[in-house]
Amino acid sequence: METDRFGGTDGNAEPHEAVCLGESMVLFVPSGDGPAHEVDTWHRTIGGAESNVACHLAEGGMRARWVSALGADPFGSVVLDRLGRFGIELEDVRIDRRRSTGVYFKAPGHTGSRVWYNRTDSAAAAMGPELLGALDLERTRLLHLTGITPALSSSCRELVDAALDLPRGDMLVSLDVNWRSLLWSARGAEGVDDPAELLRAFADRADVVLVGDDEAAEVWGSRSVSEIRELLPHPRSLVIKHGATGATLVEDGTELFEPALRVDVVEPVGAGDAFAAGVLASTLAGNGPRHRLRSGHLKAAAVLCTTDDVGPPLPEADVSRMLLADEREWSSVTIREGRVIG
Ligand SMILES: Nc1ncnc2c1ncn2[C@@H]1O[C@H](COP(=O)(O)OP(=O)(O)O)[C@@H](O)[C@H]1O
Ligand SMILES: O=C(O)C(=O)C[C@H](O)[C@H](O)COP(=O)(O)O
Repeated sequence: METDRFGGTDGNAEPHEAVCLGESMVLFVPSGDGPAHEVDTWHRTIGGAESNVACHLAEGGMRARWVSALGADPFGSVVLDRLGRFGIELEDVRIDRRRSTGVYFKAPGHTGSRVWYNRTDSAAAAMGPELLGALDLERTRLLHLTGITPALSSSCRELVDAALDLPRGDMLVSLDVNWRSLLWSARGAEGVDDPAELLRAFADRADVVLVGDDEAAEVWGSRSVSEIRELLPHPRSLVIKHGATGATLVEDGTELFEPALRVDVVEPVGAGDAFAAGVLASTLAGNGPRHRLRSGHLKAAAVLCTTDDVGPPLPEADVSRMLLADEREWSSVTIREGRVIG
């Protein structure tokens, strides 16, 4: 197994503890076809970028903790129940009796989905730096944040700022840029003059940054790897996603591009979180750049086959085979209905 300067351990060591911090919501997906306003039956599941990452990490055998806030309402119970079934540690979730659990809806599309939120003034929007008080940093190897949290409220911006100031020790802080224009134009972001610069400055303080070249172009007007590197000079690792094409890992002044898998896409939302979880788990396990990117692509491919934000992973034997596959085999298979074909 390749090892790297993150000082990871081999697969037999104690699982690492990851802390994922951010809002999770109840998610409704139409059960039938047709425009969302005409659908009477909805499938209820949950979603939220950071808890999606926690689900994937826990499913892969890591100890994962989710830190957030929920309303004292049935939807809060749904979120707790679902995350609990993944084995995620939930002791640091605050139950807020004055506020509600956020809700989001998505109307699936193969190339893109429409999403709507009902989360203004949610329990999670009231989170602040006080949530960090309970964290046991000694046990934490990874703190995962996203650019969604600072869009929720001024107290959430303080929370992310404080999280990026925590003493790191051996802990890595990762940040997925996750630009959400809907949120940055909503009430929670009032008072922020330049969301793009705020997000850039937050990202630049993380150790590992994940960003799509499409979102970098939208937020910062920079799409190429070299432009993004210039914008974010400080993180140890930059993971730049090129959608269906592949992803580039920039680290130690070197770049590695790894193509994505060919996938029969059902619905794309959640693929970015799955990709992040694959990359981060592989990073903590001490693997080299190709393994990390492939782990991300494999996790993302499985989620692309479902309408849920988190779906079942690809069969373990297929994942092990594809991690070691040569370039020809890697580019010849298709991922369809959660299986590796070819
Ligand atoms: N059409 C696709 N075909 C194959 N893989 C894809 C496709 N779209 C996305 N992916 C995979 O999902 C990952 C995340 O994609 P991205 O578009 O950045 O997601 P998000 O916008 O949800 O953050 C990519 O790095 C890649 O591994
Ligand atoms: O938008 C939000 O605030 C959410 O957290 C809902 C979703 O669960 C994630 O957005 C999915 O993120 P991707 O994996 O990047 O598609």
